[in-house]
Amino acid sequence: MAVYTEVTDEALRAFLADYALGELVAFRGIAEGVENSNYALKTEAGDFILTLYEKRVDPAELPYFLGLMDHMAGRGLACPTPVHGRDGQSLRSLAGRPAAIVTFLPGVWPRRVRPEHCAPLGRALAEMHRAGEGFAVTRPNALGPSGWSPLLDGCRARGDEVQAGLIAELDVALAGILAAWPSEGALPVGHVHADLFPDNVFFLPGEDGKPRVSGLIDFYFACTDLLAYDVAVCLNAWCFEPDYAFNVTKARALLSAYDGVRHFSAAERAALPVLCRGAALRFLLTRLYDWTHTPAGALVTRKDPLEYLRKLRFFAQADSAAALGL
Ligand SMILES: Nc1ncnc2c1ncn2[C@@H]1O[C@H](COP(=O)(O)OP(=O)(O)O)[C@@H](O)[C@H]1O
Ligand SMILES: N[C@@H](CCOP(=O)(O)O)C(=O)O
Repeated sequence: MAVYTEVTDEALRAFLADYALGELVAFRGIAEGVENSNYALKTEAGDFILTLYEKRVDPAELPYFLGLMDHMAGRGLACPTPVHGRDGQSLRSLAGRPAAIVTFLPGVWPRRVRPEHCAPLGRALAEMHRAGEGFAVTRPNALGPSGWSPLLDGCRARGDEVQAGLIAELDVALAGILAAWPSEGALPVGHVHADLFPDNVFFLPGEDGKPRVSGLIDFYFACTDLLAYDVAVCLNAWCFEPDYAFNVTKARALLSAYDGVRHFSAAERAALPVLCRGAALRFLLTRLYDWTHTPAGALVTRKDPLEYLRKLRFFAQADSAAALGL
């Protein structure tokens, strides 16, 4: 469910008067997503998405997210483009929440990832990294290495209810990852998506019938971090089978397509295994935190933290770029 804040017709019409989008044609809530309230909006000017930013998004960070999408879309990336009102502003307020309208992207996210999705994904990720070049605003990654110890501490009291011995295992894993994490300046940094899971990548069939990326969405974890960390997130999210077996064919397709647009440096290749462990731990920790802090009966689908324990264990023993398909 992802309509936390209801919008009345009256409030919407008043809000739309600040844009040059013509008359309202249709409006409905979107059930997918977890963070914000999203509405599909149709006006005489076309299709759009209206987002009302909810509690977990810091309003002070919205200019970074909207500015980054503006910058990337301006450089040709298929990502949502913020719509600017008559006064030039894209960030406004509706029903007591910060709100923005962005362009609607066609396409469907893959419910079941096939190897044919992975090369277009790798290319799109590298193109996104290129499209971020020159955007001068920065945002540190709040869910990067410095955020992992406090997150783990927040799970300490109830984490072992999910699996016996889990917290002790994560303490050891975290210490190992932090000790091996690339030092500052060792790897190229840029604007990363940081949550490029299958539900954030839309595909349409190309002329040859094969899937091609039609759009990337949900830039609300984007930040300034190691570019190769984004690749590690994708290896975690796209290259495991439902039985948690790592699919090296998918990984090879993703990595080689990425490298075709933006070359991996030797240091990035060497660091890829620890970046994968870090990315697995990051999603494990946020899921574990939500699992142990979401009140029973809350209208939110909690995601399984142990999926990422299996992935973390895989990456802990696959300790070379070659074992990951690079
Ligand atoms: N620009 C867009 N174009 C088309 N659909 C979109 C767009 N942005 C969001 N959506 C739809 O809204 C859903 C939830 O969006 P998302 O940004 O993932 O929400 P949340 O941040 O709350 O998880 C997506 O799965 C998609 O169906
Ligand atoms: N991808 C994360 C959860 C973030 O949810 P999203 O709906 O905003 O993409 C996970 O799988 O844990």
